[in-house]
Amino acid sequence: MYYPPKQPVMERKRTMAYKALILGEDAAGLLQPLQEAGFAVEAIAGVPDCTAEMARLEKMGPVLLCVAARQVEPAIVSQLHGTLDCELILVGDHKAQSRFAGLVARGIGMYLRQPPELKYVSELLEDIHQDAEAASRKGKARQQTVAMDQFGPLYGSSAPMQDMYRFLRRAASSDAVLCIHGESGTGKELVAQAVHAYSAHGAEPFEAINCAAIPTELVESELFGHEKGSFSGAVAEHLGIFERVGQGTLLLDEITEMPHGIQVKLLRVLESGQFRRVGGEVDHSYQARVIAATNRDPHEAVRSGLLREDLFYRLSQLEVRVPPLRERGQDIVALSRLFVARFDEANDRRLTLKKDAERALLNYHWPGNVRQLWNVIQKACTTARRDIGAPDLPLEDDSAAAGGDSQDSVSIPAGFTLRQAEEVLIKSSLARHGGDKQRVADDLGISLRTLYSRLERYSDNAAR
Ligand SMILES: Nc1ncnc2c1ncn2[C@@H]1O[C@H](COP(=O)(O)OP(=O)(O)OP(=O)(O)O)[C@@H](O)[C@H]1O
Repeated sequence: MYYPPKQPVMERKRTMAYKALILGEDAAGLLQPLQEAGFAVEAIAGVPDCTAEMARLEKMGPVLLCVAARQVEPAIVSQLHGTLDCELILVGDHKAQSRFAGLVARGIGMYLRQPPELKYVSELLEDIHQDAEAASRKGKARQQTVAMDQFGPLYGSSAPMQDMYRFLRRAASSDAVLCIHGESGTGKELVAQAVHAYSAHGAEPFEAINCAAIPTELVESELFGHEKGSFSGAVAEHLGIFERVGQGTLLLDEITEMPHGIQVKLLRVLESGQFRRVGGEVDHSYQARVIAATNRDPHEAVRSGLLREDLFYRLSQLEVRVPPLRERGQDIVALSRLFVARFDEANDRRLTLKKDAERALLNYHWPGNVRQLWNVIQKACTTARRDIGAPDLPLEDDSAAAGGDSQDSVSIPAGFTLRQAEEVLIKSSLARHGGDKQRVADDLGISLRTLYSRLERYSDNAAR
């Protein structure tokens, strides 16, 4: 008996129906959930004569096989499973279960006790349906569905982003030193990459150095290199980033965290166009374009004595503030869709954001900016089974990040791994301290270096 699929109850639109085969009366209870999940169902009441039916069944192509365990022999199920391209669900009581326990223990099919819990069955069928759709799409390229302005690696169409693109285009054509500032995770490194890409240095290397992540005693050598034997541990000659990058672009990230002694040396290098390796006696000219970045307000950093005023003036011949995500309006939604599309492409899924999710994303204040948005979307994509709704989004309580009473508490959802919990902890601490990494490191009892290596891992994951 053939039953066409009923109108699916899910919001997801079906483009084609997948087939399901019910064998035996005890499994007839699955008919309705199967139809509602979009399967075209064929039900065979009696035990099929496999040898006679097999050729026809094989022609059905991929099929979900639902078997009444009490009415069908394990040998027949085994033969059907071995021959058909199928997913297997067995339904029955505990007596029948013992006959199939060995088969199921080997990972063949799934056993649902009778009567199966319909809510669970519907969800399971939906998952199976989605997997089948994904399998049928395999190899077909996912359409890029996100329409957004793009400048180099930067995406966004909001007015503040478009203003920034215009400025960056001009900055790219000049060789003046550019100082980029903005909150953590706003995309400062991408801004530097964009300027590099549009500049005359674009065909040369781009290298970034994080001044806060290098032990003080090594900063100078990392920047300018060292001669063999210039200090204990200098067992070989080492090229610094100024030399390695050649005619490319050099990003000095977290410039305000650079030790003062090195700030003096850097100023001299920028003014003279020449540097000297540690332990060296020869001056080398450099041709790289220099860009500096910080997630502090550089004017404030000068006032508080973190950044030398003379160096700041040299570094900020051009200055750009990267807008925080909360100032970018609809870009939040468009970026979210872009990130969902990237996740889909990497994982061969097809998720969409529901309207309530988009509203929640728009209303959130994004203390961790685009990096946080990526993490939120990535987690939601990983855990959502169908489309992503507001409850799927791991957004921290508004009051927590906005400075309410609950600021001191962080909620870690059940099921999070230790790594994910660590990430939540670090990010909430960053939000609490307005991106001040030293305070975060102090707060969490870890070194700045460890903090940076964690943040780097999160941003690597984001870029993947
Ligand atoms: N406009 C954008 N379009 C697409 N992706 C973006 C955009 N801005 C940032 N990202 C992504 O967000 C993440 C953080 O960006 P990035 O590392 O450039 O931020 P940052 O401001 O330099 O962070 P930090 O202050 O911690 O150094 C990266 O994965 C980056 O690819």
